[in-house]
Amino acid sequence: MSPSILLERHRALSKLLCNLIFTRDMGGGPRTFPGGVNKWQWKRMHEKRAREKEKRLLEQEKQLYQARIRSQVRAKLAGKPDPYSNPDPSMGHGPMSPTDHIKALASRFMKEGAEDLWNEDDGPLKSPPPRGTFNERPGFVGPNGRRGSIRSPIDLRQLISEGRENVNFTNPSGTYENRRNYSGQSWRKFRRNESSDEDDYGPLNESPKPFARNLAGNRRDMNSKEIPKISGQRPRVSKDENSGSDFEGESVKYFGGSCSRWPRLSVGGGEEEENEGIMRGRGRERGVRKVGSSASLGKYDVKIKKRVPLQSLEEEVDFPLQVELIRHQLSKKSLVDEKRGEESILSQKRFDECGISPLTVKALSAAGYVQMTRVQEATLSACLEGKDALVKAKTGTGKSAAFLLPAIETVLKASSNTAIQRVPPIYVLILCPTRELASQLAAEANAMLKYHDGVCVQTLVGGTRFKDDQKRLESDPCQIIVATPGRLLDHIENKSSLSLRLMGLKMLVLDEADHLLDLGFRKDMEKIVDCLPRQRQSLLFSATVPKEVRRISQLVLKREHAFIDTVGLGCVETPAKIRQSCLIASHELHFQIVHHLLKEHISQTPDYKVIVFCTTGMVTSLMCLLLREMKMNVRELHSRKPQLYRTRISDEFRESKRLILVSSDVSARGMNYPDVTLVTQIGIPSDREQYIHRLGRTGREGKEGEGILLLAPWEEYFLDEIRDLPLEKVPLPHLDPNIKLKMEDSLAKIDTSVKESAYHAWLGYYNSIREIGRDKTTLVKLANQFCQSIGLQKPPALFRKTALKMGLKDIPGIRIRK
Ligand SMILES: Nc1ncnc2c1ncn2[C@@H]1O[C@H](COP(=O)(O)OP(=O)(O)OP(=O)(O)O)[C@@H](O)[C@H]1O
Repeated sequence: MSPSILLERHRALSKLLCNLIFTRDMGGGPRTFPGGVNKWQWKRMHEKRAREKEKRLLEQEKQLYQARIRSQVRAKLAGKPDPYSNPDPSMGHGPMSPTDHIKALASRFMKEGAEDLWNEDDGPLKSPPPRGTFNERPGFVGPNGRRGSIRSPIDLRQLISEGRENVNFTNPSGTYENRRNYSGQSWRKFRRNESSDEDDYGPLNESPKPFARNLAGNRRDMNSKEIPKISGQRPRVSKDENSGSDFEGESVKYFGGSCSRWPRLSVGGGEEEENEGIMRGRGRERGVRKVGSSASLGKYDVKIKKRVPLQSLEEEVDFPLQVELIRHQLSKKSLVDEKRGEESILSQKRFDECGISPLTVKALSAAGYVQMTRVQEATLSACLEGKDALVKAKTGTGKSAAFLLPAIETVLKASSNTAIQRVPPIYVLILCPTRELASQLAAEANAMLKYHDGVCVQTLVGGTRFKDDQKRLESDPCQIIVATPGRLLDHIENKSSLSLRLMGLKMLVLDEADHLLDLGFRKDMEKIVDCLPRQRQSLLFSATVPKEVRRISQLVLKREHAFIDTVGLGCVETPAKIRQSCLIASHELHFQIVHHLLKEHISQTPDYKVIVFCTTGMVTSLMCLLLREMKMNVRELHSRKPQLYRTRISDEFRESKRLILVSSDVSARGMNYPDVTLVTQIGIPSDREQYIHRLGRTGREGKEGEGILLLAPWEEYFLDEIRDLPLEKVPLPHLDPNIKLKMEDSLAKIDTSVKESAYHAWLGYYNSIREIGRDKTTLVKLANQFCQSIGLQKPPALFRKTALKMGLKDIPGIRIRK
């Protein structure tokens, strides 16, 4: 789809969204909104969000387009035939024609497991029944008091409670497969719910595959807790397999048979808007119908059969209420499922059964790994077959080994196929967002390579001397590189010998893939990917895979990749054994509360190990100094510290007990510090994903853990973003007045420059989060509250240039340096 159509569609949507909000407000809706904003601020916030989303989508499209053009130019320079006029499908990762590109996107949307890419109002695929058509069910009285029964929509709750019990998932050979095992009764019920008009609902005269699959994709089974979905491999199902219907038709019909049975009711383009809609009954707005999702894809996203106009359904059923009820039931059920079955992250399968090198198995045993974890079992066969994959699995479930093992196999295979070279090619490149994580992954890979002579791993990360990297690469040639994007790009752009060695690359892995494909890293990632051979395997791993990332993942992945989701759509994304709570208190109480929580935790947990996450490096520094003044055993870790120090502290924390690590987000993702007992997050995390990753530093490997989120009252809106997580709001503890005095004394001892830097950093951080929905004046007022809470009399001045950059120059309350 061309960017202009996309733009237009989003404009229309945002306008519609704003109108709806406005209309509802005029109709006597609530006067206050989350975060205490009034309706005008709320409306403005939504307009802004819609605009930003529009911009983001356009940017993504643009980048994809540019990537295509670059590939075309490269192909031309290399004297190859024009890839656009004659794309070679066998190339897989090669340049695509615009049509193929859109087709690829469309197929992603239509596949099983793509349900999360759809919007709430992608209602059932069904021609609308003629108004007032009643079926034969006697005694039915519609909500409007009408007798008879209008052709009823599916009873979704019934599907959840009955349909699921009749779907078995077994795993006889390491690959998960849905065994369709419908009992006659429930299948009849299912059919009854479809009403007699099967045509309207898709493939009812076929086997009930789509339904079973959809359940598999959405929820856990009773017996097997984490059911992975390997959606990329599923054959598309058409209503009539023999009809030879074209690609688009097949996909659409498949959706009609499964996912579309979930009524979706929002008018907003994005997830947040959808949620808002349901919360406030906006789904009941009249006359709103959208055919196709906001991420529509030209004609490939046009449903062959029109969806039921919401109007006709809503008259009979209170859909928002139903959806809320279903969501509630699902979250309750998945919680129960998780509690019952997630005691262990391990599966039944052993490493010696999965076809990896015996020497690796030996090293794994030496490290104490005998059985695979569920994610390892679910992914290993696909990865060993050489498929591209996008893998989502909860934090602390063994994703690292899940990609390191195939990586090692790739090197072994490639090495055995080529003659021994003094400087071998880089066969595997692993990218991750932080230096500490790179070291951790390299260490884990080294442990697995213990008995493989001649296979080496090296790290390339910032904070070390570039020349040292080069020397190391020459003196100790390796086949696997673990790198952060910035430093790798330095090597590539400096045309070091590494670029040449990367030409032999067989496998690319992105750990914390969603973060690496986020805007912060996107440009670097694009440049890197552009320099890698197209004939390679790519694996993307993360505990969180938001919609945008799934869309953009094809910058790296082949079209026919597998999406393996061991969490399951609609299931809680955080480990079941982490107790999560939230406290709301004004800024001036935050330090006292943190101190109180830590003291309490220490008194109850002899072998405590705590991470306190702060919003920025400078705030981290201030928090650490203050806690140290309060005689607590703390260490600090953030990007403003030199790399040697960071490595030392990270290693120390990994080995130790009875220690508190005050950290910025450098420790948020991937870091495997064993047995962390408590994670505290002060202030809002940058987004929902970051909350999940930070929290995931505790409760790893299926162990117990605790997470506390401390927010100021105006930050409470963030709870809405994580409202599907089992977070309990708890009352404020009783604070000791003596501690308050001690705290003030301690604060007074801290250097003013540290506090000033903390204020600046705080302002920069919140100014960069769009979702806070505060105008600049309010933001500055809030910053000044924070300023007082850290013991500064007046807000420190900003450089004029900084204030300008931040858009704060003429805002009342901002002081400019003379
Ligand atoms: N097969 C296994 N048997 C026993 N322990 C394992 C196995 N695989 C991984 N582990 C352990 O599980 C822990 C978590 O692993 P890992 O760090 O790979 O998790 P992750 O899923 O990558 O987490 P995150 O999402 O935070 O990055 C580690 O301590 C690791 O040693």
